[in-house]
Amino acid sequence: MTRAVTILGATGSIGCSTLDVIARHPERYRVFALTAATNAEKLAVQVLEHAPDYAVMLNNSGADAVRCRLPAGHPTQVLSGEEALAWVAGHEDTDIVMAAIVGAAGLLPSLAAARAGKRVLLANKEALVMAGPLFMEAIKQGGAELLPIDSEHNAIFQSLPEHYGGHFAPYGISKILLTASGGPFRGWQSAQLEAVTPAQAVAHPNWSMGQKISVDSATLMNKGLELIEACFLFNCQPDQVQVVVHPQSVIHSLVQYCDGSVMAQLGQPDMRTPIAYGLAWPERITSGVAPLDLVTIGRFDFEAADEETFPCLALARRAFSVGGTMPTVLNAANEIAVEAFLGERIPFSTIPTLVKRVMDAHETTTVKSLETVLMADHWARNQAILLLQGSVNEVDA
Ligand SMILES: NC(=O)C1=CN([C@@H]2O[C@H](COP(=O)(O)OP(=O)(O)OC[C@H]3O[C@@H](n4cnc5c(N)ncnc54)[C@H](OP(=O)(O)O)[C@@H]3O)[C@@H](O)[C@H]2O)C=CC1
Ligand SMILES: CC(=O)[C@@H](O)[C@H](O)COP(=O)(O)O
Ligand SMILES: [Mn+2]
Repeated sequence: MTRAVTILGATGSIGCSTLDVIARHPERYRVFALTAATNAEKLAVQVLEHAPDYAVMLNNSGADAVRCRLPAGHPTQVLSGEEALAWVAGHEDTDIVMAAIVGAAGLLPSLAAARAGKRVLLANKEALVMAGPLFMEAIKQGGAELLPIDSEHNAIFQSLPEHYGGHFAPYGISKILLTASGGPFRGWQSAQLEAVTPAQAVAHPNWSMGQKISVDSATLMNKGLELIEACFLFNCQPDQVQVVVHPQSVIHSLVQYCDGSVMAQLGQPDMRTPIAYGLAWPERITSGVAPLDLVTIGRFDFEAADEETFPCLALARRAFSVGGTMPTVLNAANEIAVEAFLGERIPFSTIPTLVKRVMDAHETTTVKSLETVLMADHWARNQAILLLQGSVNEVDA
């Protein structure tokens, strides 16, 4: 049976990789909907190639820009707006939703897919970080299937027992080993980070990814977000997750058991592997990724993360431990900080400082509803912007 796939964030790095895998298996998958924010040109090319039922842009002018690139009578309906994003994600004619919008903007459509009981392929880690308990509850209540796409979490999923029920002890699990590349500035000292440029920060040593996640990898905030993501996905605590720097990015993460066994998933640093896994699970399909040649790779290295030089990892651990609205605040402040760094308005080293200042100012509340999360997100963004409107020195004080 052909399964209908919606790709939220189709024009991004994960979106394009997903379309690449789908195109290899026309007998299994067809594209139901493709969405984007601003890149009408790319979305139109994708629409012409994959002929989805729907294409959705964030606003009207974007939708018009897509429409005028399509020939008269083209069957794809072009919609716009946040409601339309959520509508296609929860549509009865879609079976699988790839959640690959970057940042908090992905929360509402991802939640719509969860509530509607879809197979949710979750790349958009920020949605889980900002609203973990709500998101996991929506998956449960909606009867959805949640498949982690983030490479580490996909590796952990593959290395856990088949019927893992959310508790370590019954399965003899001791801990999760979450691997990190260390990013482009691995081994650098704080003073060297002062003058780094956005171009240097987005040049990830192993992965080709969007700008925001690339900066997160450089600050180690990506590993902090992933630590929180692991705690929500696998129902564990931060002290059960050890971050291990592995510069080759070939071992995508591991699970350690009480008998001394360690299970791992290895592969080329290419997101088409976890994407193919999520699409086909529990079956396996080809992904276009070349086989691993261990002799060519030659060696695997490991080291501890430098949490002093890269304080974002500790900030994320603190946010999860405080709980409530604090992970929402961590995520929102980080999004503002990364945007400011990419726009060359703050130096790289101000990213963790700004996130910490916003967290320090936050009075945590229990997350009772989506509204609580959205209010905390809004508060943190405003707070970060206010701090940025003062001088950078004030942020750094
Ligand atoms: N890239 C990777 O290898 C990995 C990514 N992830 C996660 O997957 C997600 C996507 O990452 P990546 O593909 O790299 O990001 P990209 O920046 O490459 O793509 C982001 C996508 O989201 C769309 N988008 C941006 N803002 C909005 C918005 N406000 N509303 C609706 N759509 C929006 C963009 O549209 P447009 O192009 O029109 O701007 C684009 O399609 C992130 O959460 C990231 O952390 C996780 C693991 C690996
Ligand atoms: C591909 C992927 O999953 C990214 O999250 C990647 O892991 C980033 O690498 P580091 O954050 O380990 O540098
Ligand atoms: Mn990852």
